[in-house]
Amino acid sequence: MAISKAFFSSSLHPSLHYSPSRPTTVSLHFPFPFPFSAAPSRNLRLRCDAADSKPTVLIAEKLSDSGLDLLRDSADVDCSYGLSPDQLAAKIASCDALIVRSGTKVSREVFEAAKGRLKVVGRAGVGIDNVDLQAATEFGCLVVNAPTANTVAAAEHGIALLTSMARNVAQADASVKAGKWQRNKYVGVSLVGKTLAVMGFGKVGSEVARRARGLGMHVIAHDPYAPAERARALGVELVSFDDAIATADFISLHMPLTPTTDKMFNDETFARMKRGVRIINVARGGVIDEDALVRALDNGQVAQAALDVFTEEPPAKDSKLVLHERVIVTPHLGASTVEAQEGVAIEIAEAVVGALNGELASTAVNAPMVPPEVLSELAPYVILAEKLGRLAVQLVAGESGIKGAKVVYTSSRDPEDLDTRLLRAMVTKGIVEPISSSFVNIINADYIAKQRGLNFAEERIKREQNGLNGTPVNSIQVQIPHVGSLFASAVTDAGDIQVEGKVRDGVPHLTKIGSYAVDVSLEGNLILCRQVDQPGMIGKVGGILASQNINVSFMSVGRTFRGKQAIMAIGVDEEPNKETLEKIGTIPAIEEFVFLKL
Ligand SMILES: NC(=O)c1ccc[n+]([C@@H]2O[C@H](COP(=O)([O-])OP(=O)(O)OC[C@H]3O[C@@H](n4cnc5c(N)ncnc54)[C@H](O)[C@@H]3O)[C@@H](O)[C@H]2O)c1
Ligand SMILES: O=C(O)[C@H](O)COP(=O)(O)O
Repeated sequence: MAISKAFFSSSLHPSLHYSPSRPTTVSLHFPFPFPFSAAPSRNLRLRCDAADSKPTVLIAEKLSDSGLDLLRDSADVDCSYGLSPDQLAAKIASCDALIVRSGTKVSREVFEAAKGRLKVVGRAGVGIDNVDLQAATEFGCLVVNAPTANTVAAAEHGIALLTSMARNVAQADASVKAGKWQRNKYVGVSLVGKTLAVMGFGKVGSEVARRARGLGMHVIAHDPYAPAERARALGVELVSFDDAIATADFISLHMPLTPTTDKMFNDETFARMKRGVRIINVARGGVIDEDALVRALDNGQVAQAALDVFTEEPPAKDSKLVLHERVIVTPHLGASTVEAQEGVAIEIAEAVVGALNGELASTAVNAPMVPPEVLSELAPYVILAEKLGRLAVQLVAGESGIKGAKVVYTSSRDPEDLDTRLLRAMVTKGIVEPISSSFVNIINADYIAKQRGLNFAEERIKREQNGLNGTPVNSIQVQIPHVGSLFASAVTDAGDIQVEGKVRDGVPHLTKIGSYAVDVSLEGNLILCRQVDQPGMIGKVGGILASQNINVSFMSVGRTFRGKQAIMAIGVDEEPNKETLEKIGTIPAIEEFVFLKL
């Protein structure tokens, strides 16, 4: 049998030149202590350019003081409102985070101009249609929003527009201020008993529905993704789009602007509405074809419209829609109450500070969103997942083309009760990072993997295991199929590189390599040796490492049969130099070995 002796030199892998103590990094960690003493995983790491300096947060639109105060505790805050796109591009390369409302376009150019420094974009509000999410993801920039704090304000504004429109409040007010007294001209319509269609039954839509019910309206809603129970609980009937627009006296829009909802209200859909319908929009201007709305108002198909949002903001001064006498408008004021602005400022400041400190934001828009309780129980498995991915990919022989990987989880839980999105993302990151020259984090790992044509598959297997029942995951196995390996023992009979691990006492352990059982905690660096099973091997390898002052943190030996082959896994705190590794390779009983960085 041919004996292969190989070591995995970090010089072959530029991405492995990583120093955990690099002073220019701010480590991102979970909002609870790391379960072991190793440097925090690089997965969620944000980088600051200057050593020991506070991160810089650029506030591009007005944010309440309570949010600013919170940010100032841990960051240098630059409030520069009303920047032109060029000014924003010029500033952004010196910022770690950017906070905006709806008035700032965070375009691809902004991410390009940031030159890798910008790590978080905080949207102080709900709609993220002004942020180029694809570009953010490609550049590994986390986007977080503040999705809840302005819900009530937006709903109240929707109701304000509904009632003002029905009673011509704005027009009548202007008329009285112009010295007129036109009581006959401004006769309104009643709301009680009328049908209101809420289009988009999410947070704001539900609150509008609740309030409209209180006004005695019959409320129906259309939302392809809303649960029927939530609607029922509010006394609202969920109906199809066609039924909603055909039967409503009032239509209130509350869906996000997406490619599907773009100009959803147009000549064709206005024509299918009840004649004399009244429309309220506090969602996004783009969901309405504004020219079509002017036509529908002019021909009487739409009696009135109340608009807080516009395709272009601010709209043109001569906009026919804005100037239409049966249209009332506000300058995107839905979220503008003292209370809501205080709320979003705090919500976004906490999310941005958390992200800069390493917490995985629960309001992340372009990263797996995992509820805090799931995050908390998965924390050690997240680290295990990344380390197994990192380990598996380092075992691939340089010239072998990786096509992807498979992750197999065993758990005593039913597969559908196991949320593995975060674990999958971390395995992906672990695999992609060592083979990519780009900065890789949990945000862009999937994107970079796809760019490289890598496919990732998952399998969840239900398996009871003594002592592990009740834990979310028993084991995680990473397989890289059909590739050559630097360490032949890591390859299964099926031809796949396979590594498996478990979490013991909160610490990730490698428990299997190929078909060999081992048990080593995944910390620091790892030397894997396959040797003829004979006495004295541990001493020989240990002696070489000790002579170079390299501390062995753990050792584990797994063998097939006594006297046959054994796998020795040695954890080392320091990185051995090439000569030390070569010396280990000269021990006659050692058939192959590999050095891996975790
Ligand atoms: N005017 C303002 O100042 C203001 C304030 C807050 C929110 N908003 C906007 O209001 C909208 C709703 O905000 P939210 O917090 O309720 O968001 P949300 O995500 O809670 O609700 C949006 C709902 O729209 C539904 N939806 C998606 N596509 C749809 C479609 N094709 N047809 C019907 N429904 C669809 C979703 O399922 C979801 O339930 C967003 O566009 C947000 O930006 C505006
Ligand atoms: O999507 C939102 O949260 C609202 O449109 C509010 O936008 P604003 O923060 O610009 O007021």
